Amino acid sequence: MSYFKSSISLGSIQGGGDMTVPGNRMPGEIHVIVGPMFAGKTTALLRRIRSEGDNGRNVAMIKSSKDVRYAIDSVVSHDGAKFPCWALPDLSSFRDKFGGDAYARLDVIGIDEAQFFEDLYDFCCKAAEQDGKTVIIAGLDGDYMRRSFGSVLDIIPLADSVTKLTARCEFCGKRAFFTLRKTEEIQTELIGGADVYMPVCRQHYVNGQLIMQSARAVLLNCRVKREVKSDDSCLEEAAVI
Ligand SMILES: Nc1ncnc2c1ncn2[C@@H]1O[C@H](COP(=O)(O)OP(=O)(O)O)[C@@H](O)[C@H]1O
Ligand SMILES: Cc1cn([C@H]2C[C@H](O)[C@@H](COP(=O)(O)O)O2)c(=O)[nH]c1=O
Repeated sequence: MSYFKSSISLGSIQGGGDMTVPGNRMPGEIHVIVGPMFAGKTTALLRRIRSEGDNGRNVAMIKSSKDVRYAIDSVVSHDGAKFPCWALPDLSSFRDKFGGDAYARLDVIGIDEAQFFEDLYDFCCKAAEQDGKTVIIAGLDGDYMRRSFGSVLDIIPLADSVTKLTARCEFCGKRAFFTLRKTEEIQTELIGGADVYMPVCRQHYVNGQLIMQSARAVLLNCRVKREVKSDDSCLEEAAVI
């Protein structure tokens, strides 16, 4: 049998050593808020960020620059509640844009639409564990097909707390866990609100998906037929010339 010889003394792990993060800050925290669209994720994030600010902590809010539905430089809930934010294509650019000194003084970072940030995991690790920040993240856990969306689920193992919110099913009023897409588009990322999506319970997700998938198949078939037809007419035209 072999033993792994560690050079780290147990004292430093059990509390005898300096347990602060580099730069002598206490380690931060990571809190995650997930759920379908219209569940109140942004509302909950705004409430938590405002309350941190009211308690005298320095706060900053970030959202994805992909989603500028209601405003360019504010996080806005579906009810219209607002908070100024940095709209960024990625999280790694935040520190430079915010400024090194201002970043050092920052206590709490809110991130909305977290599903759109590819570098979510690395940013949260560094912000909480090296820089001592409290990071509060709101995002979709699943897309309209109920597939894991972006890196939101990857940060669950890093989190201090995870809150899964629910909306109300638009068909029956029961708790809604899922987001149904009402249009024919099939790409994962499609910015939109109530014009494109609705919150639904399990039963109405299953029924709704069946209907939407048949509708998408019919539309695709029509499009293919139309394209073949226009190709034919092009060929006919070419033959005439
Ligand atoms: N089907 C719906 N269409 C439009 N607005 C809705 C719908 N269901 C709920 N809402 C409103 O949206 C609010 C939640 O907004 P928000 O916090 O932005 O949610 P999320 O960030 O989870 O999408 C609810 O309090 C409610 O007033
Ligand atoms: C389900 C689903 C959603 N999106 C987009 C639509 C919205 O722009 C955001 C979610 O906003 P909310 O604050 O949670 O209401 O994400 C998408 O691109 N793809 C999807 O499958």
